[in-house]
Amino acid sequence: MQTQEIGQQTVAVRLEAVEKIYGKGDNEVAALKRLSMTFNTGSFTAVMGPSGSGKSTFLHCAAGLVQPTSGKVLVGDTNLADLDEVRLTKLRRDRIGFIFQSFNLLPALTVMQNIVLPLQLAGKRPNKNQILMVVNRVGLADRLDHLPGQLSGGQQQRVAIARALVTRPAVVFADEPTGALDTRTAAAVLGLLRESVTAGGQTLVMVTHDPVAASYADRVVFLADGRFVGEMYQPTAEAVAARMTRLGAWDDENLAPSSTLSGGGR
Ligand SMILES: Nc1ncnc2c1ncn2[C@@H]1O[C@H](COP(=O)(O)OP(=O)(O)OP(=O)(O)O)[C@@H](O)[C@H]1O
Repeated sequence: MQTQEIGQQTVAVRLEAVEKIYGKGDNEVAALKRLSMTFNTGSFTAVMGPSGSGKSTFLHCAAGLVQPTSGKVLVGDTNLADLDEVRLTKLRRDRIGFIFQSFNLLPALTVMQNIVLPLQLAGKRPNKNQILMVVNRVGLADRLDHLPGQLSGGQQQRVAIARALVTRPAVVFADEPTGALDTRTAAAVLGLLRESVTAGGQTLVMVTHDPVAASYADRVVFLADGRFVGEMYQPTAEAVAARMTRLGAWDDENLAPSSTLSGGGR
């Protein structure tokens, strides 16, 4: 796939003035308000913001799962709006990986069958070496014949990560990938995601509420009320938590973030 170049960097995904309006008339909600953002190839970005700020809508628009009301989403040089449904499905299958908070594994399929499913759906013959590399990276070599129900939450999320990486997508989107995991398991999963960027050259965009999870990223972008309101490079959990507090992110719950601020990525 062609990519856009900015100096030495190539751009994996770009949003240009993306607007998403749900509903009509009195029920109209502007979830994204002309949001523009760029994600370079090989970068790891965390997306944060208060509840209702548009994080999930952003992720779904960027991944081609939801169509923006106006504006452009480019994956490499491809404007998603130029694709018909068949081509969009193919692009999503070939170029995009998605990791959900709830894993979304198929319960009747083994670990191996879940991992190779995207290749089969794409009509590609699984390359044994490529699969073994991904399986080893996520540490699941001795679990390949198990069913998801026989695995812990952290192991299930590692299967989901392997499934998202196996097609070597240009970009992997993760929606709260550690939201259902305990602190220690979350750290292992985040380390794995970090490594997929550092060693595997993937581009990763992750929505999270957790400043510790965000500290594994190269950059955190902050949304509020459907708009970009700031970013932070080389984030620490403490600095992210302070910024989120200033955005009023935890006013409703009157709570600090769920995980402790120790033991983060940075
Ligand atoms: N399908 C929908 N129909 C109508 N309104 C929606 C829909 N999805 C989201 N919204 C509204 O759009 C706004 C942004 O929602 P979104 O889920 O993107 O925010 P979020 O930052 O991911 O929130 P959270 O952190 O609570 O998951 C909210 O006001 C929400 O109520």
